Amino acid sequence: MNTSLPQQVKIVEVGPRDGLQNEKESIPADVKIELVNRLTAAGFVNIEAASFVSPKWVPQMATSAEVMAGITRKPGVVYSVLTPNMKGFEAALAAGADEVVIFSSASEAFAQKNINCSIAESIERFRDVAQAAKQHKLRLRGSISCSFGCPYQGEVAVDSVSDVVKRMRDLGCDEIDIADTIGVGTAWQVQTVMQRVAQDFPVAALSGHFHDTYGQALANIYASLEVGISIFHSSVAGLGGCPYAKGATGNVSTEDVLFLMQGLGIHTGIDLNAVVDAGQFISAHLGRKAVSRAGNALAAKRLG
Ligand SMILES: CC(C)(COP(=O)([O-])OP(=O)([O-])OC[C@H]1O[C@@H](n2cnc3c(N)ncnc32)[C@H](O)[C@@H]1OP(=O)([O-])[O-])[C@@H](O)C(=O)NCCC(=O)NCCSC(=O)C[C@@](C)(O)CC(=O)[O-]
Repeated sequence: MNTSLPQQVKIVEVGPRDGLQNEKESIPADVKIELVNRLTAAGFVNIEAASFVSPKWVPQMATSAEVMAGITRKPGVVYSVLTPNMKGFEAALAAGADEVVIFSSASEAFAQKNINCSIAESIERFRDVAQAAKQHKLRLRGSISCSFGCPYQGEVAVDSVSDVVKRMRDLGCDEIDIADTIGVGTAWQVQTVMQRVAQDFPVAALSGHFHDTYGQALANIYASLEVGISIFHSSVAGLGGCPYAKGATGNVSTEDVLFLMQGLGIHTGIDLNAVVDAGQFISAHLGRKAVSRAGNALAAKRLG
């Protein structure tokens, strides 16, 4: 293995939330529950399971309380949920979430479309959520959309990403996600942004959240590894797309990321075969093929 890369990474499985939130047909809670249970059994320690946002904005996440109540919890696994405001936080608390995620953007235009307020207003709104999370000893994660480009304003300055990182740091975030919402980032840009924000926040607690719209996600993950990032988000079967970023496709597929890590000799603690099964399960439910090269290749290989 390349000893200059991290020897172990944390993979945050976001399929049940980021992956499914954009599906048009309502997915029964029991299917979502089985998906989370399969992912738990596959060995993930971090699963983004649900989202307590306005059901008027994201109808697919309306069953989040039912999902959280129905999953079989494994001790040590962190089940996280999105919380855009105190209403979301209270629901998250009642649901027994281990980690709450506040989410803003490095692009003003995207913040308005996604959460109906400016970046500065979102930070003010998150102040109470952050305080409540600390009070209840829940982990607090911050997510920054459009860190590499925005569907509404185009280019996003690295200063804007750095500015939101600092504001989220000051709110007390334990971890901060640098998200490529529309998958436009490329490897050199990713290294530039990651190196810059590593001056604002500990690199060990920064994550790369890459969508694969332009086929750059694995290259961007490798580029991030080279600059010391060791937390990555991915979605089983490559599920996903953001309801407020038209044309954005899914997150990088978990199966592809695990295959890459396996090849690099980087430890994840996750059973790739079990993830392939989970990917085939949810894809069968959705009535389409998984958007995962490695997942589909491994499933086909099994059939002989
Ligand atoms: C932030 C708001 C609520 C502002 O929405 P708003 O309309 O400005 O807020 P409001 O306070 O006026 O509330 C409107 C209605 O929603 C209700 N409401 C208000 N809050 C909640 C809540 N927490 N849970 C349930 N209901 C809620 C509230 O009670 C009210 O109901 P009404 O009185 O009209 O019946 C809205 O814009 C929203 O929910 N946005 C979320 C959009 C979203 O979930 N987007 C996708 C997730 S982000 C993402 O995918 C990116 C990420 C994280 O993956 C990283 C990346 O790749 O970029």
